[in-house]
Amino acid sequence: MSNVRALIGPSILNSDLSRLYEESQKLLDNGADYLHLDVMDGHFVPNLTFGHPVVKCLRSKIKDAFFETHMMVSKPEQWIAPMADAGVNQYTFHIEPVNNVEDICRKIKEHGMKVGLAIKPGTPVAEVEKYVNISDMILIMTVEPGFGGQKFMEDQMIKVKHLREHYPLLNIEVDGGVGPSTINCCANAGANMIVSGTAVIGAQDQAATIKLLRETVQEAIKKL
Ligand SMILES: O=C(CO)[C@@H](O)[C@H](O)COP(=O)(O)O
Ligand SMILES: [Fe+2]
Repeated sequence: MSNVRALIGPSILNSDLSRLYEESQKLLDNGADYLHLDVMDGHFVPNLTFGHPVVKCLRSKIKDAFFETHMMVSKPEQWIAPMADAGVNQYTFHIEPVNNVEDICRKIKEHGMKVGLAIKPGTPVAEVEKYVNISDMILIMTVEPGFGGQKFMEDQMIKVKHLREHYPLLNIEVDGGVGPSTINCCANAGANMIVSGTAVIGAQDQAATIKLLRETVQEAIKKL
């Protein structure tokens, strides 16, 4: 795992979205490696958040940070061009509603973005494993997508372990219920990209929490 880096990407979902820029900048100032932006369409998941117009406004104020959009949408192909235009760096989409994953991966790359592939807790890891070679990152959801603040599903770690065992250099992200009390589990299983919403946003000391998450993953990477 020598080239796998511990990266912390806070989710701003449960922050005060009327202050999206200030909250995002604060996270970056406190050590976030990237921002995880949760896009929901009210169809793939029973919730709505924001889309490319909001991401574009955020990008106009934050020039440098790496933006990942977590696309919890039924038609990921529909938002590739607008998200690229909005300045997104990585387009992570769920494979469940998609017929031709390869086609969407190709279009994302053609638009100059990295590709992330996400699976829900009920989706077997084999379903996404077949696309490892055409993606930049695999996201193993550790809650049912749709809402922040849910309980971490430890039983999903078997998928992370499987991927880490077979793909030592793969970027593996976990998302949902991850914070200081669950990071050990994720790190020991082999996750290196950590999304954390409520635990970071609500922390008394954001910088210390982000640091703790990163150091826990760094330690695990050394052991693995
Ligand atoms: O994608 C999602 C939820 O669907 C996540 O990004 C969560 O929003 C992370 O928040 P916490 O579970 O850490 O509160
Ligand atoms: Fe997410």
